Amino acid sequence: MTSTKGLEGVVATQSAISSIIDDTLTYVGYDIDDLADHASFEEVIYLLWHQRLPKADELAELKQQLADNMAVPQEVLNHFKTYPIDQVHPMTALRTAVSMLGLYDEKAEDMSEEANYLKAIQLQAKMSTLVTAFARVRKGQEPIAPKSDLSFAANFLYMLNGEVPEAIEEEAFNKALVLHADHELNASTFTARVCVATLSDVYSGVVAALGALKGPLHGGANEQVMKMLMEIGSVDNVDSYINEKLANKEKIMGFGHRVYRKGDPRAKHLREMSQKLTKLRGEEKWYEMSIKIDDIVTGQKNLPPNVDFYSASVYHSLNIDHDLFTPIFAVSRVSGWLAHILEQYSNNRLIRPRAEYTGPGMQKYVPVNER
Ligand SMILES: CC(=O)SCCNC(=O)CCNC(=O)[C@H](O)C(C)(C)COP(=O)(O)OP(=O)(O)OC[C@H]1O[C@@H](n2cnc3c(N)ncnc32)[C@H](O)[C@@H]1OP(=O)(O)O
Ligand SMILES: O=C([O-])CC(=O)C(=O)O
Repeated sequence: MTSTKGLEGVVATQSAISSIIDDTLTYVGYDIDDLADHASFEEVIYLLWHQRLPKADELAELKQQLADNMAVPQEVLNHFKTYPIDQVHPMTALRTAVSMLGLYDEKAEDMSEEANYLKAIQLQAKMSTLVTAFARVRKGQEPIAPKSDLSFAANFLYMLNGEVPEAIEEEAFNKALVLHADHELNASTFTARVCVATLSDVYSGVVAALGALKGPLHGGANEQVMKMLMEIGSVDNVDSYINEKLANKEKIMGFGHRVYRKGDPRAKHLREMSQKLTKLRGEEKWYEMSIKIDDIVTGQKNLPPNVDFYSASVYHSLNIDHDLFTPIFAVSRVSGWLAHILEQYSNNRLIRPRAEYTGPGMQKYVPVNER
């Protein structure tokens, strides 16, 4: 038996949800560029869950279902107030809160297709409420109830800031949600599938996925990118900072990818938004620094930016706290996790690979007082 480190190149499942072929990303056969330019996030949710775009009445129904299910149990909101706020990362809070949602769902253990679809709607709807409520509670503010006439994207920003966003902010946030929704068998989606392939419940699958997304080699990179931009501080410092990191063989967050070789097709949309939004805010330096970092890392290492790189300056320009960047990724990616969880249940087999053993050969047990 021989192993492949990090399962690189291993095809571990079949899926009809999204594909990456020759650096082109599609959701159910629709090019990500087409969806980023035209689709609402709600349409993408429907597309991922049903493997087709919704008709107008189906889209209206999904929007209504999401609006009807955004409220979270008061017990979960009260629980936030008991967290050691100063030290809790919002991803940890979100992971705990999603697990808690399972406590209050009387159908949590019902594994019927109908109950699992209902759980998907509930989780998709409530994730925004959890992230925005936690963000407010930790600042001593009350959570804000969603407005049923707003889009998913606008509602998130409204529940976070208490103000209905401007059209350009809503458009940018919707695009970010569309771009992050699914990505074939990335680490968190694989984790979700491994978890539910034991026939564990939907909440367990999403909690497991949240744990995997949190790491800085995956979804956690977007927060690290902003940390790096803040550390660098100005365009003039980019050269020395990045060259020193590269010379020390340190990784530059937001660059590189296991699957893409020529580049992540999502990055250009985020770069464009970063340019627009930083200009709108009069804070072009974040974009200018990002472009310069991109030039150096792509030029010297042939490592193009991934989805996490320009999303950092986009979210910063939307006035979002930096440690909420990864939870926002989760608000979008839960749509993909749920699609994969439902697909796994529909054609399940336990996922149980093998390990190539590298420990000592056969040994004889020695009693403790003789060792
Ligand atoms: C949504 C997402 O999850 S997108 C990815 C988000 N993560 C990041 O942005 C973190 C930074 N990037 C990375 O750590 C990696 O590129 C990953 C994790 C995305 C992909 O990792 P892998 O496919 O396992 O590549 P691996 O880490 O083995 O890197 C291969 C080589 O490229 C180098 N490399 C890869 N990424 C980077 C980077 N961001 N900065 C500098 N060097 C890098 C490695 O040091 C390694 O060099 P070596 O062969 O000389 O040792
Ligand atoms: O696919 C991956 O390995 C990581 C990624 O870009 C994503 O999850 O969006």
